[in-house]
Amino acid sequence: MAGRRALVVCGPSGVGKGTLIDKLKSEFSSLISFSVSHTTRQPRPGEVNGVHYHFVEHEQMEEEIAQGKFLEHANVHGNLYGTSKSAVEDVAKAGKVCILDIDVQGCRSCRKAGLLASFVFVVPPSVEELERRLRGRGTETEDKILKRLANAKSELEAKDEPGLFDHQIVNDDIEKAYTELKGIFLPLAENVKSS
Ligand SMILES: Nc1ncnc2c1ncn2[C@@H]1O[C@H](COP(=O)(O)OP(=O)(O)OP(=O)(O)O)[C@@H](O)[C@H]1O
Repeated sequence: MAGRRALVVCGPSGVGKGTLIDKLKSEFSSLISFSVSHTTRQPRPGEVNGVHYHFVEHEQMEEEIAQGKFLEHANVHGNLYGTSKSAVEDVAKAGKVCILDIDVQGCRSCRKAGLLASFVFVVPPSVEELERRLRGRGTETEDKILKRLANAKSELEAKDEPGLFDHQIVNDDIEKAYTELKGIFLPLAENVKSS
């Protein structure tokens, strides 16, 4: 679609977003990048301002949010995190497609902010399969698995929300899902090249 230069990937935890994005990265490494988020938390040792995050003061970030400079933001345990419009724009200026792996709330916010992107929702073949994948990954405690599954149910309800997602990809067979994602990604790469 004309003007779209970013790719938003959404879907419940464990559905395979990271796996699909990694496949895009390995096939199109020179055409893809990620935006640098802002945060008001303190940098950890080794974290570089402008690389890992844009580290900013709370007051400054609140002001910029109020000025509409952010596509989305969240308050996590008292610290603000967010994606600025300019951080996403910087990626397009560097000639690459910006990939945003964000939750449903973030998608709503990006839509409202008018982000020019293709919004993709990755759907699990079933909730049972989602649970199998989450358990199979072995990265979460039982507590977290249950929380993610509960979240998944409400996230799945959002996939048909009018005007929110442009595409739904069922991640049953990974190669098939990846082919669909590639079909959405390639026109965006063309748009970045010609802008
Ligand atoms: N089509 C598929 N068939 C079977 N297993 C898959 C498929 N796609 C991904 N997986 C596996 O499911 C697990 C979850 O995938 P992944 O970590 O990519 O999910 P995610 O959506 O990025 O999750 P999170 O939002 O928690 O980061 C991984 O172990 C991955 O290898």
